[in-house]
Amino acid sequence: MFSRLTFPGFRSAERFADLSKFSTYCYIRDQKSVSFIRALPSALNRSISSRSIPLCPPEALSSFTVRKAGRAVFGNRPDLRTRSLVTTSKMNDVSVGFYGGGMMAEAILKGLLNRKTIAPQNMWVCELVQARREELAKLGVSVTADGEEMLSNSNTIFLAVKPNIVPIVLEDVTNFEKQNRRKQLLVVSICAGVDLGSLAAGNPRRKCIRVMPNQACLVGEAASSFTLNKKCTQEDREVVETLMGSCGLLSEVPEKSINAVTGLSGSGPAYVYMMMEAMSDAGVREGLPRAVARQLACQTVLGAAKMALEQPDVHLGELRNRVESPGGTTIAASAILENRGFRSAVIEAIREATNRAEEMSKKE
Ligand SMILES: NC(=O)C1=CN([C@@H]2O[C@H](COP(=O)(O)OP(=O)(O)OC[C@H]3O[C@@H](n4cnc5c(N)ncnc54)[C@H](O)[C@@H]3O)[C@@H](O)[C@H]2O)C=CC1
Ligand SMILES: O=C(O)[C@@H]1CCC=N1
Repeated sequence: MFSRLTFPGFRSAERFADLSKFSTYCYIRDQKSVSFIRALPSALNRSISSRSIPLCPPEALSSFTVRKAGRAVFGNRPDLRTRSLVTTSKMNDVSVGFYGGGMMAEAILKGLLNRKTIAPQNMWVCELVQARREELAKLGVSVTADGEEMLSNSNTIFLAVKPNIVPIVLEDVTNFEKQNRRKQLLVVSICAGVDLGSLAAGNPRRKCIRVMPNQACLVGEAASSFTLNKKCTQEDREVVETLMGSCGLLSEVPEKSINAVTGLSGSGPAYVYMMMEAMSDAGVREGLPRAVARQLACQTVLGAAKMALEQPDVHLGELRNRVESPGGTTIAASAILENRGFRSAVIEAIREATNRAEEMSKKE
């Protein structure tokens, strides 16, 4: 039992215990490392049993603090999920602005609104296309075609334009910073292949964060990673953790890994849709009604993903083997997939997407 564990931000350990009833996991970290605790009934007794802390040496515990998180998870157990404990009071001071009101901006906005992480009156979108502005205004957020208006009303600026537009909007940001020297913006880019160095163009003191989310922000099930530049503070990290944690799972990675994240999970929904489309077509070919085939394909992916996430210690190959009965139907199908190079096609596809993100970083 480790009663010295501290709970900043919670009025008392009991309060934490109360909140933890709603949570499967929360995470703890100190300055050097990140780990998890499982919010099990042991936490309800003001103390936490060592068995519920698989990744953390007991002697390090007294310096750990329980942190408040949205749905964020960190460290080497990105498979573990948290549900909302509390939002930080810091978030009351955060006003979010978006350059670009396209698909990804909408997905993130809806993720934030669904979780009530930021009130709609504290969100602004700068979008050039009027029809998109009208669509987003229905969410209750403020819309404008004027970058300066959005910048004046926000302190955390998401770049959600296509990568080739980034230099254009950064010029606006630089001009705004020159005219408003006392206001320091936090710039959060979700743009593929735009590195931290480019994000600081025009102002080497700019605080920049690179996030690679995916479209599942829309349903709070994104798989995202982020990296910070050296100007960012711990508070900035907490802001991005809270914002993007509201949209799904989140992990911090070094910048050199962001292009791989782009290739794997940023683009990933497209590969999975392709798989589901093929499964659905196959069902139709075998005589199933299309609606039934579609639902079976989608739910199969959802169920398999859920089982894999809930059993992080079981190798994915082992999970597959459990479906493959000896001499049965599945192994007959798996043999065809192996023969046609299914796995190597996926591996090469993700390499190609990663290379493309790297190319975009260098040339565009
Ligand atoms: N689509 C996806 O699944 C993912 C996209 N991303 C990144 O997100 C970024 C945005 O992608 P999408 O939302 O898919 O693109 P999108 O084309 O749907 O949205 C971009 C929006 O920016 C607007 N825009 C263009 N110039 C502008 C300007 N100067 N000021 C304000 N608005 C302007 C456009 O009118 C458009 O509505 C890209 O950089 C992409 O790399 C990242 C992860 C996943
Ligand atoms: O295809 C793209 O470039 C963007 C980035 C990740 C997903 N879509």
